[in-house]
Amino acid sequence: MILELDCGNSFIKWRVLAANAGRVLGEGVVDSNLALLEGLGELKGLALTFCRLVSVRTAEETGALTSLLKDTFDVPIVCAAPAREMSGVRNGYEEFERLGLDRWLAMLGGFHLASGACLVLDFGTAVTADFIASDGEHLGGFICPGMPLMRNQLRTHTRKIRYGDLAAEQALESLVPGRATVEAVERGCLLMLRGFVMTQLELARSYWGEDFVVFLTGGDASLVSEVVPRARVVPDLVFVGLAMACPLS
Ligand SMILES: Nc1ncnc2c1ncn2[C@@H]1O[C@H](COP(=O)(O)OP(=O)(O)O)[C@@H](O)[C@H]1O
Ligand SMILES: CC(C)(COP(=O)(O)O)[C@@H](O)C(=O)NCCC(=O)O
Ligand SMILES: [K+]
Repeated sequence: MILELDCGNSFIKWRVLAANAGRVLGEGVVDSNLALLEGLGELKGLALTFCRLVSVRTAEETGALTSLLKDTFDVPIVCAAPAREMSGVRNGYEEFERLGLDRWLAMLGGFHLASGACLVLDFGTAVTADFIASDGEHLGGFICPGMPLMRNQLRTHTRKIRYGDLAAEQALESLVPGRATVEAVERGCLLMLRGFVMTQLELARSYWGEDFVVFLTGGDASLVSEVVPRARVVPDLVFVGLAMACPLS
């Protein structure tokens, strides 16, 4: 069995695949290394043979996690590493090693699935957009705050914006102008996110006309999917790229 991990800034996404990298035997989203071990512990008949992971965390944090996994499961662990070029995609950063590895893997996965030009939008702690032309050239991308960062900035830098998670969730059931703080903030931030998405689509159209695929991924992708009906929502896009960057042998 293969353990796959995507360590983002807020959450670790994990899944366990059958040994031939086929069926998904278990998966989860956790907020700590300990919770990861707990989640894995609940899987019946767990017998890991290999682990591959991608992390945008510090080397110290990633090292602590890989040590923990080595001690617990004693399996080979491979971490995705930056590359100038892979699977037909050319990293567009001037310093290729500085491009977030989650972005890089989502790009590899997207270009592979699209077999052509694509726009990859990832909605996590941060929101990222990446443009890959039909010849595999990464034209670059954009980074802006995601929903969690936007709302937390308002909560921490104002004195009178305070509300709980449940109220936040309920506030997004409609997008009419808010009549309470929680509605005004949650809907305002969501509209900013959707505005960002529309701008990315316009830019992609200016490059490629209608001849491109849009991918939505990341924990908050569902918040914007209705403004891009043509988009492919692929929650495991980073894992698609991870399998390409870290094959079994
Ligand atoms: N099961 C889940 N657990 C936690 N967050 C989730 C879950 N499903 C969706 N989300 C949303 O996903 C967002 C985090 O996205 P994610 O892609 O995991 O971020 P990151 O990669 O930066 O850690 C949160 O703001 C939350 O709204
Ligand atoms: C942009 C990101 C913070 C996104 O992280 P996430 O929201 O998925 O946790 C991450 O890809 C990152 O740290 N990138 C390095 C900077 C860059 O890509 O230019
Ligand atoms: K991510």
